[in-house]
Amino acid sequence: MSEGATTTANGSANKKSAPRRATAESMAKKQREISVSEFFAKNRHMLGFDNPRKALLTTIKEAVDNSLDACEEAGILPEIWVHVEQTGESRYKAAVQDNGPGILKKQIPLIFGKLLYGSKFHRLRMSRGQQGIGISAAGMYAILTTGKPIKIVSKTGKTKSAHYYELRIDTKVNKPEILNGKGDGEDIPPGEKGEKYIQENGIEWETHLHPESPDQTPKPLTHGTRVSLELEAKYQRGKGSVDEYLEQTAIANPHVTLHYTDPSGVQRTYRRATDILPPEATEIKPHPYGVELGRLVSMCKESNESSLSGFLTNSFSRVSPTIAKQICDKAKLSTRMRLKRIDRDHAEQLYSAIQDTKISNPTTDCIVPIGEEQLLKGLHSVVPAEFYAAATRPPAVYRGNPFQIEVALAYGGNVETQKITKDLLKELLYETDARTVRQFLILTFNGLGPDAADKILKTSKLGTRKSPNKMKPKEVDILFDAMQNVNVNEGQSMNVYRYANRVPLQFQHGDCAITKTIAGTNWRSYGLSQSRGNLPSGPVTIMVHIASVWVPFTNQAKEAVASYDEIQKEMRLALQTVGRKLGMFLRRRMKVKQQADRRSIFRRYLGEVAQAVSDINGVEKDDIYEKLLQVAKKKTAEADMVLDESGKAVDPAQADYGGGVLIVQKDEEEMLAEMLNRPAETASTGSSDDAQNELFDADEDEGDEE
Ligand SMILES: Nc1ncnc2c1ncn2[C@@H]1O[C@H](COP(=O)(O)OP(=O)(O)OP(=O)(O)O)[C@@H](O)[C@H]1O
Repeated sequence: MSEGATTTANGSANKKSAPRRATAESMAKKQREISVSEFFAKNRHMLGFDNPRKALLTTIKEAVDNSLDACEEAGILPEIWVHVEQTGESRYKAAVQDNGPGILKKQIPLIFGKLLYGSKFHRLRMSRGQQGIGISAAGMYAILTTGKPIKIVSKTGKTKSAHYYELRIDTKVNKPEILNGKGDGEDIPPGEKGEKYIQENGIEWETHLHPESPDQTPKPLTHGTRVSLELEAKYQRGKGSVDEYLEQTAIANPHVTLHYTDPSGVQRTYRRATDILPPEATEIKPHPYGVELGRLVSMCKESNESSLSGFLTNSFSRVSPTIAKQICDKAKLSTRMRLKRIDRDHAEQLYSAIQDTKISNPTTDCIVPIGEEQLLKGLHSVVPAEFYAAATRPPAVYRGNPFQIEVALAYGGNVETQKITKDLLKELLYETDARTVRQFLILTFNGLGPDAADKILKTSKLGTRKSPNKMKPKEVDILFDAMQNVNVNEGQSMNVYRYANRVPLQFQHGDCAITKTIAGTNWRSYGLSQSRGNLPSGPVTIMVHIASVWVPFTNQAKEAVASYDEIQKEMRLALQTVGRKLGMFLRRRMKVKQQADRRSIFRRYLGEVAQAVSDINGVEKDDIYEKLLQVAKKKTAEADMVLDESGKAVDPAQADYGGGVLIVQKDEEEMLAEMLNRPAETASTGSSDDAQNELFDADEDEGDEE
């Protein structure tokens, strides 16, 4: 028994009160304010810096998102340069430059050297950034891991000086520390003098815009911002990589020209597919239904309005003087009550009165969707496939916030494993962290599920435990051959691209409302095979976009969308719309295949039948053959069905998809050969028998909400 304990009659131990180790006074000495940057430096995973690979991606993402937001807000067609360069074994330099409006000199240190400083948090306007934390958090991570400052160059006009800053964030006080120009940054004069200064001081700055046509001389860049950071990082291609993020950004932002230089020095340019900027997103006031009690109290305190009625009508959307009166009546407060006198109890009365008053939904013209046409263009430019469908839902509202859902789908085409070269495969095997080849295949190639990986491994006979980094050249050859030749359509799981306000989301897919809604949709009625609650299988890529003035992310790293019922319902309806179109396409293809089968059987025997008939009645064999052929063609007319560019059957007798569809016509022979050689093609239209039966028997709209 330990010292200081006594035993009672019933044997239970009774501890003597232990000497107090700390007192309120001694604890008070340790209690102090925690700076927001200290907090996030310790909890960097909350901001997307949980490992070196993700840190590189998050840094680039924050900078590119800011560039796109700034350009669009200023009405400038964005051109962006991204440069990733290895500077040490686990160190990389990441630089992002844009042709945006630039940033005022006095604002630069605050934007890049102070957490929670930005222009977007306090307004309800659709933008990529929301919280005012992104780029300064990247700067803080850079300084914590390499000690190197964040470097910024920004220029606001042709005749204006550019400003060059080297900054670090002082985490103790969450304030910027300027390291160059004796604590005041450096000014770079416009014109030749400035160019010379940039060269002499080794400052990195793209000087010209990309020429729009090959013969045009490039225009000088007169405004923009470049941010450059050196951080502990890991560069790796495949799922969740910088490369993937940039490619997906190009899909959802067809108005952007993006130049990307990767660490091996390879340069890629995604040229803009349209010169039209998305319409300007308008700012709205909060809707009363979306404001919680605490927020209502602080809004009352912050408002400059004198009367309660003035506060309600001017601070919220959709509150007219009549609605304000109704709210006040229900709250038993006077419309003329001075706002300063509103206390917590009054606020509570107001809050419940708001919930009891019928207020129309907020205006939804503040949402700028990508649009079906651009979605189809974007997806087509990056995902080669045979069939594309897109659907943009009308705007809806969650918690008083307007939002809009869009979905695009691509079906068919080669799978990723068949698109890569042997050299790239070697590089990917060398770069990967995966412990086994099986893991490597699943982690690296989008949409390649465990079944497909097993199929490849079975064919290659490489064994499931092989380490990817230790493969011999001969084994790489075998793996490459298997990847090219194995039909993985069946084992492929749907490839999902998630977007929020045009930004690709690459992590936490399991927690995201988008993934959950796709998995909860019945894809079997649209011809895909799917086990309950999982993503469907097949060569399908799906893209889901939520546009909103405030996207409800599950965390500050903005990686997954929270599951609000209203949002999931809209997603389901959009998925069902493209699903129905896919079902129609697959059914038509199936018909074409069946008719092509029948025709080939007819053809096989027509010659012999024509000969036999000619022998009996003496009519010319060729004439009989031609006639029989015409009859066969008539009976199997579906096999000749041709679809126009928008996917409509050229034959008006065929049903219409109803728009939002793009079909890439395959060479007829190629299509027939593929269909005849690959009976498993029905697998891509639903590999299991169940799915197949459902496709043809069930009412396709069964279970649809609309
Ligand atoms: N390239 C740029 N050009 C012009 N302004 C910029 C640029 N980068 C950042 N800004 C300004 O700096 C502010 C802060 O950027 P930051 O990335 O820290 O947060 P945010 O984009 O507002 O929100 P989030 O934390 O969600 O990314 C932005 O709100 C914007 O006003």
